[in-house]
Amino acid sequence: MKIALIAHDKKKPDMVQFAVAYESILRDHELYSTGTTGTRVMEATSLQIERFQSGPLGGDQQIGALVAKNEMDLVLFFRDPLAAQPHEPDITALIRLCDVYSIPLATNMATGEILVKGLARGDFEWRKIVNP
Ligand SMILES: O=C(CO)COP(=O)(O)O
Repeated sequence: MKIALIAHDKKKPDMVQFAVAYESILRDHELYSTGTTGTRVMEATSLQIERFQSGPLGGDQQIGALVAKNEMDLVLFFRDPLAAQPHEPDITALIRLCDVYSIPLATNMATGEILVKGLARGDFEWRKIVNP
């Protein structure tokens, strides 16, 4: 499965903790991230991640482009709901595209845990039928 890891600055500690906790599951998948999130996760784990631009510089849009091509199976996007982001339109666009293409999306760590456990259990096998 292709999985995107994205976290706003205040949520990066959550994402690092999450990636450490679920490294054994995540390592079996193709991982993508926005720039700084990917750097933080790679520093804390042995995961290999293809990093795109930082979010404010277009990283969310690059991940959105993969969603639009049906080349992303799961988006873990730990958002900061308490801070205005300069690239809010890009964030909204990515979330919208996940809904357009029915791509599972977690916007916080609690949902992320449920999805990643589902991933390990095989709940995402339908994606292989949709996108062989
Ligand atoms: O801003 C982001 C997502 O909207 C995240 O970008 P970084 O991972 O580069 O901090």
